[in-house]
Amino acid sequence: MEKISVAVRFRPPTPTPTAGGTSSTSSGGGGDREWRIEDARVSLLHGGSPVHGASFSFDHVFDGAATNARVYGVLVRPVIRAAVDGFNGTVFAYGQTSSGKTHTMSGSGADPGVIELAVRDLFDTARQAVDREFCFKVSYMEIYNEDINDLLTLGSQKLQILDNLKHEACVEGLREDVVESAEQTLDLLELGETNRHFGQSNMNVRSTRSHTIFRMVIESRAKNKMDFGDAIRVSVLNLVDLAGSERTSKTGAQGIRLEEGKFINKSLMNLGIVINRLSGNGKKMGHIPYRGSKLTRILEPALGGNAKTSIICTAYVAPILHRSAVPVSDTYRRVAVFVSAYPYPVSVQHSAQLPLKRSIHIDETKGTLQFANRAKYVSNCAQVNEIFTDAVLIERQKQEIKELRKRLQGSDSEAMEQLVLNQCDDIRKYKLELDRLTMELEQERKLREEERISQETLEHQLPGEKKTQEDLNNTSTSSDQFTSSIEYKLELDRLTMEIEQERKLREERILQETLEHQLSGEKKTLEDLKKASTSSDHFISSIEPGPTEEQDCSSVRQVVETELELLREENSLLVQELSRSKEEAGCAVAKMQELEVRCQKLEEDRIADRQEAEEECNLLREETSCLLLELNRSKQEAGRLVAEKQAQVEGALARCAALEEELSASRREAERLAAEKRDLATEKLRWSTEAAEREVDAAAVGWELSQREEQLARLLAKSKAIVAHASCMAAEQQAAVPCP
Ligand SMILES: Nc1ncnc2c1ncn2[C@@H]1O[C@H](COP(=O)(O)OP(=O)(O)OP(=O)(O)O)[C@@H](O)[C@H]1O
Repeated sequence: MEKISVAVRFRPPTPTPTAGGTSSTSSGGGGDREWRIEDARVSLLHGGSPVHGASFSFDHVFDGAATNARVYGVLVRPVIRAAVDGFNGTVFAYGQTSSGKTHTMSGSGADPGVIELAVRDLFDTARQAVDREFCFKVSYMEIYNEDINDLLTLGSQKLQILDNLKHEACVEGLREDVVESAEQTLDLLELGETNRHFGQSNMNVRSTRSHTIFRMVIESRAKNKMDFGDAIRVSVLNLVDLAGSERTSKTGAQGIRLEEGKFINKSLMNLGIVINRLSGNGKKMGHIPYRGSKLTRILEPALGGNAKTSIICTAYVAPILHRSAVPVSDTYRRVAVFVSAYPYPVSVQHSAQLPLKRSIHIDETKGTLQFANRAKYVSNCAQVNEIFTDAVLIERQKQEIKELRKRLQGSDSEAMEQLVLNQCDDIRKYKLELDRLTMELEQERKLREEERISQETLEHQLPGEKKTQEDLNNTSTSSDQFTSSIEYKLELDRLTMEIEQERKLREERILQETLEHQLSGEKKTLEDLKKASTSSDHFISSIEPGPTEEQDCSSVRQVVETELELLREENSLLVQELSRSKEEAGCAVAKMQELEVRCQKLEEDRIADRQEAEEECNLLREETSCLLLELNRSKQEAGRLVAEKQAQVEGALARCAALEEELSASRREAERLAAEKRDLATEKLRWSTEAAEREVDAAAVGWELSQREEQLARLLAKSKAIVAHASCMAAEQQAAVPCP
């Protein structure tokens, strides 16, 4: 999800004509409300202090000095680059009438607009993507009085919106031209411009009366199909110039302009509602009225859908240029709305025709800023649009299933299982160790018990020995003494044997205790025991028959006492050892329990993970089956469409054949008529030749006639002259005859 990028652009002040006919920049004096721009924040001040609820921050704020190229670079370029990568993109300009939307989108010769810059950038970027091949299509439409007109085809009006298979709005019958260069695209743009609806209002001499959408469809595929499968990326780029919101009181619209204004305001209001709902506005989204107007229906993907969108909100304020009394801070520039002293912005050449009204644009600017402020909270979810062939789809699904299998049985769970197995091994080892220690303890306990018993036996024997010694001291050398001395020796031999046994037992125990983890205390015990054994050896060697029996007795007593002492020490050491072993055993048990708990937890985690993965797998399986169903449905739909198209084609072919027949009949008729015509022409020619000949004849006859007439006239004149001459002669003759 990513937010829509929103920027506000303030247009510069318009030069207004002075009384002398020259132009000057008007001051914004007279009002006490003004806008302050501080970095990317715009705030309304009243009497110098900020107005509550009228402070807004945006991604970018452009002042009057910003060029279209700058606006393009900051706000539009990322959308264009993304469109080349397969993301849908939409850029639109929104704002009150005459605030500079068309200037931003279409620009001028000196400052090309966003559309031209985008077209050039699009082709440049595509050229740089050497590993892909591109196809660009262009269409250009306008929404005028809620009717959709194709700006590239004259007379193609009132087009209908239809839902395609993906339930996206598409305009039926809209001309879409494939273009190969920026120049070709811009030529089409220019063609469309000439068909746009413009009108004059008090606010703008060339006010756009419709919303226009310049659309480019960008299709691309990898040149090397092995790289990305044969998926085709198709993205749609909409560059939209909206008509401006307007107040009749300000625009002075009447008649047709008034009607247009109503449609414009209605569709902009619906756009505002859609943006408001999408922005959350502190409430749950609810129904989004995309179908409330054709504009929102066409722009649906750009508003909370699958597209990257940038909105340029144009506003109408003028910096205070002539108010020297107002200090201009270093950190911010102050701008004022067109206040009462500022006339409507009319271009100089048209100013004479338009009335110079006064107005305040605070409310309109505030409305635009509020719209922009809401729009910045709208989130879109743009993704690369790829079209896959069936083979690619199946391949991708196979890979997905493989990945899922991997996730189920693959490295992660293997590692986890290994860990669990290791820990189980550890536990088993600890258990064995514990058993061994318990056995050792048991043996130790038994040994102690035996030692205790032998000690007790020795202690019992000691008073008897003492008594014997006393008796030996008190009695003189006699045969009885000799006998008892032999008995004593025998007793000593028995004791020596016992001690020897004891030593061997201890040695065995020491051998058992030489485990790797035995502590230094145990070693010490071992040494002590070794010492004891050495003493026993001494003892054994010392109880060899000596020079005198008395000496023997005392030495035996000493040795026994030392031995007893050693045994006592050893006993206490062994008791200590026992308690330490118990402690160790306790620790081992605690550790084992802890490990068991960990192991159990890991096992639970593993089971949960497995369940989760299985659930995910099931979901994906369901999704896959849904997709397959969808695919089947699409195939059926495609089949139906193909059949329909085939039927249409057949119908068209039949019509074509009929038409061809008609055409050949017409041709024959035409030929017959032509032959007739030719005959008639020949006849006519013949007649005309005859007529000409007759005319020539007639002319000759006429000429002859006139010749004859002339001749006749001459003869007549001659005869008249003769008659006259004759009558003269007769008169003369009469006169010559004398009167009677
Ligand atoms: N940033 C700017 N720099 C220079 N001139 C500008 C700028 N913005 C607007 N103008 C000028 O202001 C006038 C009105 O601008 P424009 O026609 O673009 O407004 P509009 O918002 O499209 O209005 P309408 O909604 O009525 O069509 C134009 O003459 C335009 O050249």
